[in-house]
Amino acid sequence: MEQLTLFNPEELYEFPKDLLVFREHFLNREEADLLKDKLLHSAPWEQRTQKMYDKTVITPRLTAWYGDDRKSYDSADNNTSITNSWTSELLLLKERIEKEFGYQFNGVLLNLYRDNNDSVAWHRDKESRYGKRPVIASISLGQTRNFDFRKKDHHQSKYSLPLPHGSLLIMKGDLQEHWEHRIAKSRLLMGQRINLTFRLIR
Ligand SMILES: O=C(O)CCC(=O)C(=O)O
Ligand SMILES: [Fe+2]
Repeated sequence: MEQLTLFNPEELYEFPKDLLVFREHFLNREEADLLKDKLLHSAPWEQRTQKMYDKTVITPRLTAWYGDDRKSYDSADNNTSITNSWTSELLLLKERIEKEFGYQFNGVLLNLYRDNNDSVAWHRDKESRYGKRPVIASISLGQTRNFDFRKKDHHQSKYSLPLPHGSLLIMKGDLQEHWEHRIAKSRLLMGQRINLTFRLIR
């Protein structure tokens, strides 16, 4: 995890290194370019709404869900996504990650961050349908954005990991139990970024 940049160097020792696996060049440049182009132009992107306290707001990014037939993806706001059938590219990628790391997935959530104003707020991917200690494999394409972590009960423990084009980050163990993550908006102009999170839904 040499790539970690720290907000607070004194707390380096606290970072849960055993909860993350990072491969900066999991996909080579050509594979990453092809996949990004394909998804950008062919995924059925939709903009969803989410509840924020008592308001309904438009999610600041586009999403699409692919998965095994009967595994629909319900987000926290009871807003069910259409389950798209696996494309050959997504199925191959899923099988490649499964084979290399020995995990299993049955769906993938795609997020499209159109520019620096798109984001995902602090959250944990912790729901009963993910089971205990979910393993989530995250592939990033396009614009490098910082993936921020903070400890749920100690927000000053914060770390940030830039996720470049073609990188793979696996979140596992107790990560979703004790740590929140986000992609923050940025003041700097940013290009498009696609993120794929492979998940196992029970
Ligand atoms: O875009 C990312 O890297 C993370 C997305 C995410 O946290 C999620 O979809 O749950
Ligand atoms: Fe997440």
